[in-house]
Amino acid sequence: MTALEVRHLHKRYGQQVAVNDVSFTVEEGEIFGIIGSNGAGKTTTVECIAGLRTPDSGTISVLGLDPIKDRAQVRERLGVQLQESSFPDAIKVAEALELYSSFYRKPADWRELMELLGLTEKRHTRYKALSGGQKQRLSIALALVGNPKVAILDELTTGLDPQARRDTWSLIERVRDTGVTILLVTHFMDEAERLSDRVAVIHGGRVAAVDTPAGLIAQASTVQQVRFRVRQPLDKRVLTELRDVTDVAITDDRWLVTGSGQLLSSVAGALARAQVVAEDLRLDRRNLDDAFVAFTGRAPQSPGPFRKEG
Ligand SMILES: Nc1ncnc2c1ncn2[C@@H]1O[C@H](COP(=O)(O)OP(=O)(O)OP(=O)(O)O)[C@@H](O)[C@H]1O
Repeated sequence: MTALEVRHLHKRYGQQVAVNDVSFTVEEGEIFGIIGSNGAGKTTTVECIAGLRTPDSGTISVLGLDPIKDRAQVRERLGVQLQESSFPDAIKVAEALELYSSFYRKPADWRELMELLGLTEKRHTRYKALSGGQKQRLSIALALVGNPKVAILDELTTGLDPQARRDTWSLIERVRDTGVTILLVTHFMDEAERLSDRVAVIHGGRVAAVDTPAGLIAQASTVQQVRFRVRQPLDKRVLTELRDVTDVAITDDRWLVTGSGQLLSSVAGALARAQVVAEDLRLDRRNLDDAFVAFTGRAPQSPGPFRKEG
């Protein structure tokens, strides 16, 4: 069943077009990633889905409901963790969870959530005294406390150290396993590749591509590269004459062969026929970064400086 449906969404701020004809659907139980550079229109899109902004045109359905017209029903079914959640500094972890759970008719057990998110030890700690990772986990807990069917998580792991990021990813997978559909907004390619069943690449307010991470990588990687080292003489023509090979570059004993099709097996076969022993023979693995560059013409942002988990 379809959990989210966005059709021909348009949104501008004055003269600034933020979202320009965005359409996609998310099936129930999916983790659906939205990736894009700063200013691509990701947050505006999810804010429209959450009913926090009114689209200029287009339609949005959240479990068959309209986020603006059916605001109250959508609120009961949709959990939102938006960028830079801010809470009163003095509120304690348990107080925040109890307070937020009181906003819903059928909330989750907030104590269980606190345990699931690893916050039980910090239940009496004030918000301002939490580490970056703990604040992030609290904001995820608050997005889930209404027992939502669909959760929107925006910039889930920004500012977390590598271990805290991995812990958060496992947590999100556990949440999905409980049946929650997740819309994950990120500009980190490793996060999208690791977590998402499907990903939409948003660029300049438009959807540049939607597919599984592997599908996006395959769409973008018609060009392949094989690397190896050889210590014995090797005539370059052994490789340049192969049908799948378009270029061969040699630096000292390091060879880089560019081509397409069955490049790795073609190169390995040619080397075997020439009775040359290649070391470290490998096909460069393409990843979502490469696909992102291919679809947007821009390099993805790095995770950036992180805060140490306390
Ligand atoms: N409240 C606003 N007023 C005016 N322009 C805005 C507003 N919010 C966003 N924009 C502009 O709309 C465009 C899309 O912004 P949006 O925040 O949706 O992008 P994003 O993909 O979420 O970016 P980021 O990764 O930086 O959060 C940008 O050009 C941005 O400057």
